[in-house]
Amino acid sequence: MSFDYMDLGWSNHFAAQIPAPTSDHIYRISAVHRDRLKGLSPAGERVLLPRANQSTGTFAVGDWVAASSDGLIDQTLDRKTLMSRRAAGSGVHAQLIAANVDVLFITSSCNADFNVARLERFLALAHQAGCYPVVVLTKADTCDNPQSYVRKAERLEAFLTVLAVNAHDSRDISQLMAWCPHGQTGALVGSSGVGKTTLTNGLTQARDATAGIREDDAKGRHTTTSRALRHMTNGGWLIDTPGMRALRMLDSPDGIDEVFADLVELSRDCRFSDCAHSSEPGCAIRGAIEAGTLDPDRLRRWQKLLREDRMNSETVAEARARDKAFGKMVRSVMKDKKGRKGL
Ligand SMILES: Nc1nc2c(ncn2[C@@H]2O[C@H](COP(=O)(O)OP(=O)(O)OP(=O)(O)O)[C@@H](O)[C@H]2O)c(=O)[nH]1
Ligand SMILES: [Zn+2]
Repeated sequence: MSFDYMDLGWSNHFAAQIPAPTSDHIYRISAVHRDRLKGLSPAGERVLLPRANQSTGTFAVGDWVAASSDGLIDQTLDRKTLMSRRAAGSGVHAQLIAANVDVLFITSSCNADFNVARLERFLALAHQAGCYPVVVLTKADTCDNPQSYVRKAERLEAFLTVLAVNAHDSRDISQLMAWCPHGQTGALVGSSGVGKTTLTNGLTQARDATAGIREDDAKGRHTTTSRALRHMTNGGWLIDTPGMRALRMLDSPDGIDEVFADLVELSRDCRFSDCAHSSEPGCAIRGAIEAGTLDPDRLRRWQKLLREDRMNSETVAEARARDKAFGKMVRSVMKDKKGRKGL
């Protein structure tokens, strides 16, 4: 299959940085591994390597990079959007997940998984990253009244796009695909079991989205690696990395404020600028709750999300500071050693 740059998602945003891309110079990152990356250009896919002073962790699937003829990356083009998260498990580091995603499909189902707080969390992530959110409510075929879920989701934000689908139905898949047309890039988020794999299979016509591509590694062995940038049947792209599946809030206060814009607006009328909206006099938010115009649960969800974001961000910032101090210590020990060896 051959692509040109527009097929790969090239747009004015990137052309303003590199006016005339050539296929042996400009690549779109299709996979990030521990020690190397893969890049796509109209000439095909090739291995790319970071420069000695860079780690592969500074790149994300979907990035546009300029590389030398031997595949060493010289430059990452300014991103349109960027999704990062706090690393999984007990990780305290920020991790880049996906770059230049145009549309984030926020997936939930029309059943017990439907959870307003979770949708708000993903909406905040989409806004923070700069992606257009589309809420996809799966398993509409198993539900008596999917429209009631659609209405609940639509209430979360003005003009929010919400679709109720059966992930096994090709017509519903086409409806979804229309939101991520040719040359655009999408990604799916949502809890386990809501239908992300089923949707990915439908969008990419892959037999199994988790099946990797077989390829030879450097020693000639067959290895199976999963390709993270997948082509959709309409010419769009879908970023599917394991990292997308476990996003945790990080440095997203602006995204949260966008989802809760009504509360941010209201809190401007609180008497104290640092009002915690608990028992302060002249609190506009409390006033709205008492007047019955604001759901107290929405205030709780806003505050919980802000707390979660702050905690993750602080943990990551502390770890960064510790790493910096540790790096300094290592460098000074090495210098000391070299000095003693007379190097
Ligand atoms: N009836 C119906 N079943 C669905 C729909 N979407 C997903 N399923 C089923 O729900 C189950 C879970 O779907 P998956 O696609 O594996 O969910 P997932 O989000 O990828 O789950 P993880 O891999 O755990 O993250 C499968 O048995 C699907 O066939 C739908 O719209 N309608
Ligand atoms: Zn207040």
